[in-house]
Amino acid sequence: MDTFLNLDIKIGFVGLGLIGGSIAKAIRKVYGNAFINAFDISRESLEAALSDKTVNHATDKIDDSFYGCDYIFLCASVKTNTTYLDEIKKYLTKDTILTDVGSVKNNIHAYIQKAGLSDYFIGGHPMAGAEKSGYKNSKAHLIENAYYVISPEKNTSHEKIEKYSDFIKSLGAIPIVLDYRDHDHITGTISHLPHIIAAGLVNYVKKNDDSREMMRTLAAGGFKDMTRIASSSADMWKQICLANKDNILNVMDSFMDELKDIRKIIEDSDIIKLEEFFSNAREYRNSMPIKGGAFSKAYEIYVDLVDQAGAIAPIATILGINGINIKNIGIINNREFIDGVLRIEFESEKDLDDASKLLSSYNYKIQTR
Ligand SMILES: NC(=O)C1=CN([C@@H]2O[C@H](COP(=O)(O)OP(=O)(O)OC[C@H]3O[C@@H](n4cnc5c(N)ncnc54)[C@H](O)[C@@H]3O)[C@@H](O)[C@H]2O)C=CC1
Ligand SMILES: O=C(O)C(=O)Cc1ccc(O)cc1
Repeated sequence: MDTFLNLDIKIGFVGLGLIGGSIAKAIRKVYGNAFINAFDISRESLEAALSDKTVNHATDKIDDSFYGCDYIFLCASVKTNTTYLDEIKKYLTKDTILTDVGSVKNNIHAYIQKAGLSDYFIGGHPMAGAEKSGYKNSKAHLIENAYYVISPEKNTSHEKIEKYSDFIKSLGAIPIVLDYRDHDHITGTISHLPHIIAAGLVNYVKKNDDSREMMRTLAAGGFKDMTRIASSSADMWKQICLANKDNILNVMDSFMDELKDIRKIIEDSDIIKLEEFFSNAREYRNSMPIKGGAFSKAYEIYVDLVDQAGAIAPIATILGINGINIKNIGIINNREFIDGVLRIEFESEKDLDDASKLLSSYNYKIQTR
C-alpha cells in the first residue's frame, strides 16, 4: 500500500465523499503521479481535495476534463450515479473502465444496459465503510484489506476483469467477482437488513421510552454495538432500500419468520431450543474473522487497567517510544467487558499486532474482539 508507483494513469470521480474520497486518497498514495479529476456538487469537498493534493483538477459539472480516463468511479448515491451515465458517455474511450461503488448493483446494471455502456462498465462495491459521510471523513486506508465486490456485465472480457481486479488489489483491497444479482441478495441479507434493524431498534426505543428517558440513559454496550450503523446517512439508506426493494422485502419476511420462531421457543419455555438458539449464534459469530475482511476496520484493543488514575501515561509512552501511533484512546465507562477498560485504536493491522505483543510483554492484559 505504501509503494509509490509512478505510472501515468488518469482517474475520474463523480462524487467525492466518504467512499470516493477514500478511493482517491488510496490511489494518490499508491500511484503518486496519477492525474485525478473530480466532480462533486460540494465546492467545500472539492477545495479540500485540491488543497490536500488528492485531486489535480476539480469541476462542478461533467465536462471535457473527463475525456480519456483509464477509470471513472461513480461515487455518489446509488440513484444519483445512474443519472450521469448519458452525460459521461461521450467522454469514454476504448480502454476506459467505467465503474461505481454503489451498495446496490441491479439498478446501475439495468441503466448501463439501457444506455449501451456494457462494454465499458464493471460494477464495484467496497465492503468497507462507516456511519459517517463526506470527504472530510475519507481516509486512504478505508478499503485496505476489505473485500471489494466486482460485478462484470455478461460480456465483459476476462482481460478487463483481470485488469480491474489487479487495480483494486494494488489499492490494498481484496477483489471478489460476483454476479450483480447474487451481490444484491447477499448484501440485502448482511448489510441492508442489519441497517434497517438497527434504525428500527433505535426508533423503537425512542417511541417506548418515557419522560425520564431511562432507556436512553441505560442503553449499554450491546445496544450501542448493535446500533452504531443507525447513525448512517438517511439519504443514502433511503436510496439503497428503494433500489434493492425486492431482495430486502424477501429477506425481511424471512427474518420476521425467524423472530416468530424464537418468540414461540420463549413462549414454550423450550430450554433446549433456547440454548441451541444462542449457542448456534455464538459459535457462528465467533467463527467470523476478528480482523480484516468486511466491515471490521477498527484496529482496536482493550487493555485491563486496575487503577485508572495515571495508568494511561505509561502505556502511551511504551507505544510512543516504539514508534506506534495511537489513533484514538479512551476509557470505557460502562464496563461492557468484565476486564479491559482502556480502548486503544490504531491506524493499521500491523500497529495493532505490534502493540498487542509489546504491551503483553509488559504484562498488560490485552483483549481484542
Ligand atoms: N458509506 C458507506 O459506508 C458505503 C457507501 N457505499 C456507496 O458509496 C456511495 C457513496 O456513499 P458515501 O461516500 O458514503 O456518501 P457521501 O455522502 O459521503 O458522498 C457522496 C458524495 O456525492 C456528492 N453528491 C451528492 N449529490 C451529487 C450530485 N447530484 N452530483 C455529484 N455529486 C453529488 C456529495 O456532495 C458527496 O460528496 C453510495 O452509492 C453508497 O451506496 C459503498 C460502500 C460503503
Ligand atoms: O459502517 C459499517 O459497518 C457499514 O456497514 C458500512 C457500509 C455501508 C454500506 C455499504 O454498502 C458497505 C458498508
